[in-house]
Order: sequence, then structure tokens, then C-alpha cells
Amino acid sequence: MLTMMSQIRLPLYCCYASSTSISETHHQVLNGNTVSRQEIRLGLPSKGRMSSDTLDLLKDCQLSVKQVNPRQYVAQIPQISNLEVWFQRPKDIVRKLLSGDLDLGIVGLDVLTEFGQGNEDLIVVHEALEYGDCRLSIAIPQYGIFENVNSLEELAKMPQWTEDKPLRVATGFTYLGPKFMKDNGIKHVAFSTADGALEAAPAMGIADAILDLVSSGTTLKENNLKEIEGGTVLESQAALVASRRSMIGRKGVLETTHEMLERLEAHLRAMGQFTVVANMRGSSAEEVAERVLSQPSLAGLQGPTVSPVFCKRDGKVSADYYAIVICVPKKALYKSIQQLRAIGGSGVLVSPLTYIFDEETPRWRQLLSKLGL
Ligand SMILES: Nc1ncnc2c1ncn2[C@@H]1O[C@H](COP(=O)(O)OP(=O)(O)OP(=O)(O)O)[C@@H](O)[C@H]1O
Ligand SMILES: O=P(O)(O)OC[C@H]1O[C@H](OP(=O)(O)OP(=O)(O)O)[C@H](O)[C@@H]1O
Ligand SMILES: [Mg+2]
Repeated sequence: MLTMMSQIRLPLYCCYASSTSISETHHQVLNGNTVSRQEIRLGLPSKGRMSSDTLDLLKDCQLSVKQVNPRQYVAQIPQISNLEVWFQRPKDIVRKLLSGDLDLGIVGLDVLTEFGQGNEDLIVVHEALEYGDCRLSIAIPQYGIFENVNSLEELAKMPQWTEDKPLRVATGFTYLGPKFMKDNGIKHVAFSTADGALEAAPAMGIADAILDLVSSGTTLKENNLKEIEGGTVLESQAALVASRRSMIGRKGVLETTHEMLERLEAHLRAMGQFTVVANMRGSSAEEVAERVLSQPSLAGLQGPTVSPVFCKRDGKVSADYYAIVICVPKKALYKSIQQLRAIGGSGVLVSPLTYIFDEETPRWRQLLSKLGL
């Protein structure tokens, strides 16, 4: 009896994806170096849509990357001593984390999962850097035999796919594609690969379906393709990744990881909030605080800060007004202003927040526990 994997045809390219040697030519392709080094190495995307967003995020965390020329592949972040930045293609960042040539990296979760292949040395330190959002999805034509097919189940049940004539899927994700099909019990699938513009493959007659990244969905629509229910392999966004071996064994890597995590978390948390300052008439700070806390959107981070606004009247110093300071989620700003006004708030000032540093980041605790520390 055939096993499930043997029915999912894996053409020759899979050997290239998972192996470092091409035996027919007797030439060895070796990755990984053991050159001893003192510097800590961070890999950042050298090109593609992730590269400028990555530099922008680091800059917002006061970690500006000093790169003299875009073609220069090594750079520094002066705020962190002993740190070298190396610009690499995302998949090479993952490979070099595994080979020990990088200690830290920023890549999409898609590339991490595809090229990391579940390797336990790769640890996701921050899984949601809030850019590079996309999903890895199966897509099929909107027309022809697929017109009424809207789910993975329906696709799998189509009588067209047999051992001799399997469903042909074009993808750049030659590890995740077969794995997803196997995990979902889908037989009779054959994969082919290309480096880009995969959406053309069905119309060219090269494939029946594709497995590729989708964000706005425009490319699929423009090529008369559609996603199907149950056909999303993973959701992805940019992530900070580190090598377990480096964090445990290389001097300073864990400390650098902590500093980067703290700065990223503090910035990302602040990004979603505004500081709101307002004046409010009242008889005491407690009475004003009570009024503020009676409004659900105004509780602030740990309750409002209330300070008396002193003025001099008839030679006497008194506080008829209080200034309140709260942080509100950006999405709830207008509702918060309405609630402030409803309880007598005036002169409302709204300003952006740069950082919110908590006492301890939960992700740091999770990281230490993953490392068994
Ligand atoms: N359409 C998209 N929208 C948002 N993020 C995307 C999109 N496509 C890819 N990404 C994310 O950006 C990463 C890099 O993709 P990008 O297309 O810029 O580079 P690449 O595919 O490695 O390079 P190239 O396309 O030149 O081969 C992907 O791994 C993914 O995490
Ligand atoms: O849903 P959308 O917003 O339309 O984006 C999806 C497209 O973006 C990526 O391609 P990319 O632009 O990287 O081109 P490539 O195929 O040359 O890598 C991806 O491979 C899709 O083709
Ligand atoms: Mg691309």
C-alpha cells in the first residue's frame, strides 16, 4: 500500500530545497561557517518589501542602522555596542541563523516557517512586528471546472485528481506546500516551483492551483484566481528571531536580544495609543478621578493621573481645575473625547506616544522559559 507521502508527488526540486549537496555533479554546496567571532550579528532583509519597513521600525526604536551605501551589506547600530548588522535575503537570514553565522534576524513568519522547517534552534522572540502582513494561501481559477469549488474539501473531492493525473500546484513554498496537503489528508498532488509571478501558472496551463502569499488580494483578482475556505496555510508578519544556541552560548546575545525586545515592545505598544490631557473643574483630585473612572474608555493605563491646576484669586491660591492625563487607544480616541466632554472636560490636548515601558515584558519571561532559564 502506498503511503500518503508517496502519493503526494515531490518532483526533483525538493531535493535542492532540503539538501546542500547535488550528488550527480559531485560538487558539495556547504553552508555554515565556524569562524570564531566576538561580534553579535543581526540579519536584516537586504531587499524586497521588508527591507525599508524594517529599517523604519528600528529607527522608530532609536536603533538607527548606519549604512553608508545601500550596496554595502554590513552596517552598525551605534546604540548597541558589539552588534553587526548584515543585510541578507530573508531566506538566507533563516539559513544563517541555523548555521550559526547570524545570531538574530528579522524576517517574515512565512519565510521562517518555510526555511526553518520546525528547527528548534530558531526561537521567535517577537512574533508581531506589525508590518509585512500577508497570508500563505491556496488559490484556484474562478472559471472552468473550479467555478463552483469554494473550499479545500471540495477541491480535494474533485474526481479529476488521480494518481496518474494529480492536482498540480505551483509554489515557492516547497516545504510548507506538501506538508499542508499531507496534514490535511489530501492525496494526488504534484508540486512545481517558480521564483515569482506564480499567479500566471494556471492560465498558462502549467498548474491547476497555486500556493502563494496574498495581502490585498489584487494579484489574485487580476489573474482571475480565488482563495478557498480552509486553504490558508499560515498568517504572516515580520518577526524578531534568534538562535537558541547563540542566546545560550554566545556572550552578550541574550542581553542584546533583551534590549531589542524591550525597545520594540515599548514602541509597538505606544504606536497604538495617544496621550490625552484635559482640564476639568472639580472640588478635589479624588472627585475628578471618580468622574473619569466612571467612563469606560477613560480608565487609562493604570487609572488617570490627576494634578491640581493652581490659580490665584483675591490673593488666595486655590485649585478649581484639575489636569488629567490618560492614555487612550487610537481607535477609541473620538469616543474618549466625547466621554471626557460629557463629564466636564475642556481644553483637550492629544499627542502621540513614543514608548510605553512596562515593568517586565511578558515576551521576555516567555523567552527565558523557552530557553529553560
Ligand atoms: N504582498 C505582500 N504583502 C505584504 N507582505 C508581503 C507580501 N508579499 C510578501 N510579503 C512579505 O515580505 C517578505 C518578502 O517578500 P518580497 O516579495 O519583498 O521579497 P522576496 O519575495 O524575497 O523577493 P523577490 O520577490 O524579489 O524574490 C515575504 O517573505 C513576506 O513575509
Ligand atoms: O495580494 P497582493 O497585495 O496582490 O500581493 C500578493 C503578491 O505579492 C507577492 O508578490 P511580489 O510583489 O513580491 O512579486 P514576486 O512574485 O516577484 O515576488 C506575492 O508573491 C503575490 O504575488
Ligand atoms: Mg516577492
